Amino acid sequence: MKETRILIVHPDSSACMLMTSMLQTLCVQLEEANNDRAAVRRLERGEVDLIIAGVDPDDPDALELLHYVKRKFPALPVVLLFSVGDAERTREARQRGADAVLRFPLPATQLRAAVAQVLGRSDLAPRPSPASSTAVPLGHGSVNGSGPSQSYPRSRAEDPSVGHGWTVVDGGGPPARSGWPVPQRSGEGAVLIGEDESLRQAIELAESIAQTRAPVLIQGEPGTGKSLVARTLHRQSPRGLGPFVEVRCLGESAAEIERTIFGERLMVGPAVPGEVERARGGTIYIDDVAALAPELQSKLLRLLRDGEYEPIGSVRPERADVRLVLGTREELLELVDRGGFRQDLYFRISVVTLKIPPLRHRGADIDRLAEHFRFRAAQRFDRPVSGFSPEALLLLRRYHWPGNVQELEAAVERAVLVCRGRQVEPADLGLAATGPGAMSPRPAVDRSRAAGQIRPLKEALEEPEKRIILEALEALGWNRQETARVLDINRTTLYKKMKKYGLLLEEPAWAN
Ligand SMILES: Nc1ncnc2c1ncn2[C@@H]1O[C@H](COP(=O)(O)OP(=O)(O)OP(=O)(O)O)[C@@H](O)[C@H]1O
Repeated sequence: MKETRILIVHPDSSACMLMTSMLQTLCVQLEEANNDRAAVRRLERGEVDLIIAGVDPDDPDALELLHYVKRKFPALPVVLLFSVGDAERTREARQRGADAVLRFPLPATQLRAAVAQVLGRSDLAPRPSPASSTAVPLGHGSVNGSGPSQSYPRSRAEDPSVGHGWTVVDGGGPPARSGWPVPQRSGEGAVLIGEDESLRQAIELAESIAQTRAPVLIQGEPGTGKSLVARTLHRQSPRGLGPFVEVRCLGESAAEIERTIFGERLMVGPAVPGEVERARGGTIYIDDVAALAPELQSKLLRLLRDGEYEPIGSVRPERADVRLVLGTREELLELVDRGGFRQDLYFRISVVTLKIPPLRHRGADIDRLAEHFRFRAAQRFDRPVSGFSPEALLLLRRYHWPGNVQELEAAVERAVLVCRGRQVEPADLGLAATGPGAMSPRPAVDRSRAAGQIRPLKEALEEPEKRIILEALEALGWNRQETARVLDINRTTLYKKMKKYGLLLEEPAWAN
């Protein structure tokens, strides 16, 4: 069957880009036009199956393109995206034949659902493995290879954890159901599995800013998958074909970290390139950023602000061409309060913060991940282990997982290796919790600690507000007037909120 072609029309190229990234996972070909005239020229060449046009309903010519299409190509469906709600204009657009009228910006899932509905294609599948696809960018391997070495199921169709539920697949597997495209990398792959709501929200946020150069902070306990998220974010970005370099700061001396990140140009001896140099054109992921010494925090701030740095021993600044992704297991804001982390640096890196939930809060994801790791290990070690006994599953669900996904992965791999039957039993898992009292729900909760982790409602509610503002700003090319209009607030309110959330970057080094 011929591939469906969708023409996206919007005067703002970043909005076009945003829509393209939202629809990239579908089995469709996407083209963009920045004005009605370009759209008409494209339509006259034929073979367009759907138009998605972003319009300002206040513009007197807003429905001109719709009018033209419905006159010349009556069967061609049109989805209109209004920048502001306007009931009367919506009615008029429907009367003139618009197949759907939505508000823009909107969640990727909603846009994809509308496309499938308007095309009458509930079968509209996410893009298959890009081995057979040309439209999806292909990622390159990690430069440093420091990430966990992984082998993946030969046949994903058989991996029971993959293919149902919300699954981001990266590295050649079944189609992803999230908004992220599915790049294929030969020899290496990484699968990000999860349906948990908070994880999904973090990934959706990542998805919405993947196309930009905005720095991203990934926060989560050890082993929650921060590095995997960083890698996936990189591959979905326009830099996905460039290198991905990972630097870990914990346990290293300040001098060693500085040399690793920024390199060395001493008077004698050969120059040693730093990871910023090696990541040129790609992404550098600096994990445990809280461990950076104050002087390195200043150097990082300069890199973010001016895009410049000086290798050790050099006084000549060098230009960097990297996207920065930072990882932390600590609450950086608390560190800022305690004077352990620069506030200005915090504000710069926390504009987009992805919070990765601990495994013990992810409910059924534990089963999915366990199944995935079991399947993978059974294939890798050629062991006939086909599942978990009900008792083993119960233990997996009840265990506290202080080491998160990393611990689960190791426990399941071990179990597959030592298991004598076809099913993993509790004892195979080697968890500390297999002793007396193993099945007790969870380690006693330290109430004062738990209370300390619960955030005040006002603060918790600020997070989605910041996200909505950021998404709107990104979608509208950081045009404050437009953004205020789309969000239906006045410019002063928008300004105040941007200030409050650290979104007022004078000259953002990363702005597109
Ligand atoms: N959602 C997930 N789906 C599949 N595998 C995952 C997921 N999250 C983490 N993993 C796997 O768990 C292991 C640990 O993940 P990762 O190294 O990304 O965690 P991390 O948070 O960066 O750890 P650390 O804090 O130690 O740096 C990796 O092998 C990774 O592939």
